[in-house]
Amino acid sequence: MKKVLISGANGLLGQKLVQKLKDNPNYQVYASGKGKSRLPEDWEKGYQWIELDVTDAEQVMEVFEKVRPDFLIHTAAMTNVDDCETNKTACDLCNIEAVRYLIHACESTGTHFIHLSTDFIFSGEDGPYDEDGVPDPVNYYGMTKLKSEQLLQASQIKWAIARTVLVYGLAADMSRSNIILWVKKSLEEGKTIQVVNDQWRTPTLAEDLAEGCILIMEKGATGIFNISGKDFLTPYDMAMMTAEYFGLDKSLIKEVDSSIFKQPARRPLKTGFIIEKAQSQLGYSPKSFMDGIGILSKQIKLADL
Ligand SMILES: NC(=O)C1=CN([C@@H]2O[C@H](COP(=O)(O)OP(=O)(O)OC[C@H]3O[C@@H](n4cnc5c(N)ncnc54)[C@H](OP(=O)(O)O)[C@@H]3O)[C@@H](O)[C@H]2O)C=CC1
Ligand SMILES: Cc1cn([C@H]2C[C@H](O)[C@@H](COP(=O)(O)OP(=O)(O)O[C@H]3O[C@@H](C)C(=O)[C@@H](O)[C@H]3O)O2)c(=O)[nH]c1=O
Repeated sequence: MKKVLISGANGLLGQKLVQKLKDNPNYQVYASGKGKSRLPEDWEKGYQWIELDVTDAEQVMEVFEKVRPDFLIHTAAMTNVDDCETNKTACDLCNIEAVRYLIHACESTGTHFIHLSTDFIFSGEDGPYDEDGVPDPVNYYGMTKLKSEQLLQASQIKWAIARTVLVYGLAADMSRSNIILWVKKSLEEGKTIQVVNDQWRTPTLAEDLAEGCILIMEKGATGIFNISGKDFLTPYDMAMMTAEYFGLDKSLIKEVDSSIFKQPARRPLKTGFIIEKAQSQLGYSPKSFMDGIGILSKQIKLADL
């Protein structure tokens, strides 16, 4: 049995990883997060919970010495892009320094580090991007994720980077929402929403992303992999498709361009990923966006939301 340590296991991706791995006889799962577990109680037999604040260098080392994981899947991060812009010190600590501590720990335990990164390392001027695109972030969050990638690339440990895009899904007690949940809730409440038509993304179902990370782990793969959805869409397209699927009022969706938003952090316009490398080397096979909405819809019904 291989030991896998998951950081940020209360987050959307973290929860999907625990869900997929908890009954896999090949892996012993150590789910970690800041504070207590918010994972569903009936999963408890399939993993061990460990409190781990990745910004605490000492705690990182203690946990690695205790667990001695074969793999780390590092999902924890400061993921609110506007908060990163306005609180750069906290963002540096969580998105860069923590990666430094984890690399150091992986060096001492021989752990394969699987890191999560983002389309926001790119300028958005020339997407969609393959793994060889030249990074040039337009906001602080993207800059910190790029620096974290560079730390890994300069290290001597075994590493892989899974880059992803606009993740959507449903998990317990979520700390951030996502486009489908936001559109569905707003339209159900009869609220008008302004949705941009000049950003392009390849939105990613959280289960697909988890599967991509697991494929990297199973194959012991190293290097950079684009792990995103396959449909190249604007948020306006995504909102309209969501309304269509759930039979909601599309007239509440107002098509706008990004210039009307006054957000602290600039967003790159055209990102999105070419995923051929992951498809051919890992056997990665993501769902279409429409199928992703269908999967989410079933989960929403089951959760009685
Ligand atoms: N969501 C997206 O659209 C995208 C995400 N990514 C990347 O994918 C990864 C996973 O994202 P996702 O699951 O969606 O994000 P979430 O925000 O859902 O999860 C991130 C988790 O990290 C935890 N965390 C934050 N700080 C610490 C800390 N100091 N120690 C331990 N845990 C901490 C959070 O804890 P708490 O729940 O308590 O706040 C949260 O559970 C991230 O690295 C992100 O940068 C990349 C592209 C797109
Ligand atoms: C809130 C809002 C968003 N949008 C659009 C813009 C944007 O592309 C999309 C999602 O907006 P958000 O502000 O929630 O998400 P945002 O912070 O842009 O999402 C990012 O998160 C980080 C963690 C990543 O790594 C990226 O891949 C990326 O997807 O929805 C609107 O059109 N209108 C709105 O009122």
